[in-house]
Amino acid sequence: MELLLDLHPDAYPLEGFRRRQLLDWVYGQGAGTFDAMTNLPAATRQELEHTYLLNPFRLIETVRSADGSVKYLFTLQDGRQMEAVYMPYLDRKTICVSTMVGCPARCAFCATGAMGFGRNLTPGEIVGQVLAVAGGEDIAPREIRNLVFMGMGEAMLNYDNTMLAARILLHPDALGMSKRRVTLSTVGIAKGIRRLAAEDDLGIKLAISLHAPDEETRKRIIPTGQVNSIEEIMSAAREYQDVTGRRITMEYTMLRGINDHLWQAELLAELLRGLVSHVNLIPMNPWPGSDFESSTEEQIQAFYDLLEARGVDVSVRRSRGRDAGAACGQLALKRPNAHSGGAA
Ligand SMILES: C[S@@+](CC[C@H](N)C(=O)[O-])C[C@H]1O[C@@H](n2cnc3c(N)ncnc32)[C@H](O)[C@@H]1O
Ligand code: SF4
Repeated sequence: MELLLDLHPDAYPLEGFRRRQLLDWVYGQGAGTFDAMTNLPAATRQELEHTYLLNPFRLIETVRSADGSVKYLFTLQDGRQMEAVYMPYLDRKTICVSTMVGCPARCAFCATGAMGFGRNLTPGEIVGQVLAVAGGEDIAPREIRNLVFMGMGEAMLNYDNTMLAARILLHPDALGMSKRRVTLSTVGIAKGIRRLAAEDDLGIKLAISLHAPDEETRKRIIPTGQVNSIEEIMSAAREYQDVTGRRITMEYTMLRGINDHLWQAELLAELLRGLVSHVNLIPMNPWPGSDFESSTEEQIQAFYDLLEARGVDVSVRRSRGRDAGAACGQLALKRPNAHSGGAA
């Protein structure tokens, strides 16, 4: 059965005010069933029920972190599992969504990479994470204003589905998110960066997970052949900036003794010269079985200081949700060491 959420809002099956009513039930109210859509005629509801699937997920578990992050674990229609993370701090209600089950990029420091690749998520399975999390938190889906494609998977390797999902997220009749509050993070797929630059009307923000300024180190931690060389990534990033004029975030996960040497900070500053960027240093989040550990606080500070002294715009990202296995790169953990909030 077709998933209703896979449709672009302009392609919804009803017309005129009935279409808007349906869209409002789905994205405004977060209705879980067609039956709940009481202002639609009963026959219409029945027809929708027979033609479309509304909710692609079964919620298996929510795990709440001491800092307020909540990890949602879902089972999909085909029995596969994936996760989304809700971060409701202050007035910035943010969701981190997955674009794949697992990931083919296999970054050595990422728990999702260690799972291997399951499959791409459909546009509706990506957008549906916002609706499911909003339902779980008892808020309206449109109250979630910030979204990052930073959960499981590499969005640029599931490009078309991710782009349709982004268009649904931004569409005023659907979730109506602001393009400035949606960020796509990529491990470095130059072709995808160029394609995104060409989707000028979309205007979402770009983050690149660089993690190393030298090819040898980067290959060691990101071994897959699907990812481009630093030179190719930087050339695509510069083209992206020329076309869009937008600042790019560079993510740099700090791995002890691997990419945290000061000569690498020096090289990174050089690499970024002329690019309007912001570097986010991310202490590595631990997971069982990982061969890596985070750089020490002192080393992160020294790396930060050097970048700052070279005029690089830099910050250290304090990870949220670590104790729930919900922080960056921890998704895939089935039984993290935190109390479970139970399943719906
Ligand atoms: C999980 S990835 C998903 C998005 C995309 N695939 C990417 O790599 O940018 C989101 C961010 O988490 C970072 N990350 C992965 N594993 C991590 C870990 N164990 N600790 C801290 N950050 C990690 C990635 O490098 C990336 O910047
Ligand atoms: S860091 Fe991103 S690209 Fe690398 S394995 Fe994890 S999800 Fe995939």
